[in-house]
Amino acid sequence: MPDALDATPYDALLLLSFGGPEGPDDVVPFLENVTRGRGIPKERLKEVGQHYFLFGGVSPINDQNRALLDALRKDFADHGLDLPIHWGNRNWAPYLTDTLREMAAEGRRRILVLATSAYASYSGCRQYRENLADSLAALEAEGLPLPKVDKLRHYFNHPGFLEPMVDGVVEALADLPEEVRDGAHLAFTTHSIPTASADSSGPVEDHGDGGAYVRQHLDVARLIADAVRERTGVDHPWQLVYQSRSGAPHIPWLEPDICDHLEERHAAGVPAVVMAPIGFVSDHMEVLYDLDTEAKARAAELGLPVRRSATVGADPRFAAAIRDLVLERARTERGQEVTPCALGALGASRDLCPVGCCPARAPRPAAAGADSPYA
Ligand SMILES: CC1=C(CCC(=O)O)c2cc3nc(cc4[nH]c(cc5[nH]c(cc1n2)c(C)c5CCC(=O)O)c(CCC(=O)O)c4C)C(CCC(=O)O)=C3C
Ligand SMILES: [Fe+2]
Repeated sequence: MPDALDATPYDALLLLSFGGPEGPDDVVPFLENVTRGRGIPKERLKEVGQHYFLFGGVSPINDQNRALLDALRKDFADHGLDLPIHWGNRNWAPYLTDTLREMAAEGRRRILVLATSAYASYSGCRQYRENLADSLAALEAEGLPLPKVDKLRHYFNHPGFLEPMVDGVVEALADLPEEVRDGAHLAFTTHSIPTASADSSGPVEDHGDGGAYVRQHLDVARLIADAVRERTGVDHPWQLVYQSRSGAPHIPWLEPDICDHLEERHAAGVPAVVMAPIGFVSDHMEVLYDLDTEAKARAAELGLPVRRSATVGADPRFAAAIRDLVLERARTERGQEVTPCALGALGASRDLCPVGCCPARAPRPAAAGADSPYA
């Protein structure tokens, strides 16, 4: 295939992430950036600030992104894919607007965005697209030529995202004491979001049954559990549970919480639990604090052996999956045939979020979707 490594029409890839503080002085301004206009109770903010201070005010997410950039650049170079990769964040330096400004100044005209969020939801997809629109508006106000920005489809069911997590769960099980290993349950965890946001996640035809957010996670959980059974020969019961709830207590969010789940499993006589954070692409603060610190402390109080399985991070299989997705999208944009790679029952997500996908509470412009004002 002579054109196999042709990224035309794209001239750059943009790694778009959440961002996180890099020291104690960054924590409060970072939290202000994240929660501006989001109605998070003050108490919750103080509490979350403490999670960061416990780790020296440093979020693991930035080093994770640097490692992912290295892995992507190595993979692209090893495979002869000549596509520069830039990095910008929504909530901390390097800020998205600054990165896009640099890219525009360097003459990038067609930018493909890789978001470090694998699933549909307002927080995990549209909010990234809103921030892209905000940054494009800022460039427009500066009189700069606007690049065309597209976003890669959701990769939750790509084998390059799933396989490292299967390895992680198998390794976590192997690390449990032998006498409790075969009886261990799997707790797949993801970020809790308001149930109203979950219900309206994804394209309109995907609404119902918890919307795309829950269904995509359930598909990933089932795929991993099936693969783990094949690898270990043991059928480990599993459940999708939630973590990192914020927001006001009277607003319903997805449940059960991982800590309540551990208590409930323990009371039911389950001898051990592996917590698999499938909702996070790499080790974020939610993984280090909510699972490795808080949930593990709860399990220790209970006397319940638990392990936390690895996130995908900079696994070379994930980097290869991104190359595959970039080439797939480039072919589609050139009008060529593609066979999208996706495991599970849901099939490949769309390239373009349709109008009304993952609606916001208060509608705002969002780029890189069918309702983008920057087509
Ligand atoms: C679905 C989802 C993902 C996964 C998809 C994705 O990865 O994008 C995610 C990721 C992340 N969330 C992060 C941090 C925070 N999220 C907050 C608040 C919120 N998150 C929400 C949802 C999600 N969040 C929601 C519905 C809120 C309530 C406020 C609102 O409606 O907007 C708050 C405010 C304090 C609090 O309330 O907890 C913080 C500090 C970090 C950085 C971590 C690090 O530093 O390593 C990352 C990767
Ligand atoms: Fe969050």
